Amino acid sequence: MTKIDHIGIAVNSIEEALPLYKNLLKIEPSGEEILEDRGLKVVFLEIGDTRIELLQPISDNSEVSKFLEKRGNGFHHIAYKVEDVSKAIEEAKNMGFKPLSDVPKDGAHNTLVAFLHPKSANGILTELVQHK
Ligand SMILES: CC[C@H](C(=O)O)C(=O)SCCNC(=O)CCNC(=O)[C@H](O)C(C)(C)COP(=O)(O)OP(=O)(O)OC[C@H]1O[C@@H](n2cnc3c(N)ncnc32)[C@H](O)[C@@H]1OP(=O)(O)O
Ligand SMILES: [Co+2]
Repeated sequence: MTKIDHIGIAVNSIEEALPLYKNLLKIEPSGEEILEDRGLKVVFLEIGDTRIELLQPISDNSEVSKFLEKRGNGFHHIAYKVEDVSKAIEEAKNMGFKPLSDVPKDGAHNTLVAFLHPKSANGILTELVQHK
């Protein structure tokens, strides 16, 4: 792991969430992307050498819908940058973490990603990100 790539925050509405970041942190959103297969719209906010990722459902069975129903808007996951995500999955498995899949999948902005179950990572959903 080389750095914190981004921090994921689940929100019911990106439009309603954005003023906080624009007004308080004075950061502008960049790179809106629709991830159809995950049922999500994502927007990134660059801060220093890392990013905040806002995640909004665009379908009822999106990857963050259950989370939002249970907990409402809030911190969703931390993402670490890795050089080789397939290797990182194997290493994480050997260390006792529980990857949600043995195979990386496409993430936002030309990345390959994998997730470690929060129950195996101190209650934090953990994403491993390789930039292609
Ligand atoms: C990849 C695109 C983009 C990018 O960066 O490029 C993204 O980041 S997309 C981000 C959204 N995608 C995902 O989160 C995919 C991986 N997540 C999952 O597969 C599920 O959400 C999973 C397995 C983490 C949770 O399973 P499920 O949805 O079925 O939820 P449960 O309510 O049954 O949860 C079981 C248990 O885990 C706790 N939980 C769930 N989500 C989180 C979370 N984000 N952080 C911490 N803990 C979480 C939940 O409360 C349950 O605990 P319990 O004690 O039993 O109540
Ligand atoms: Co993410």
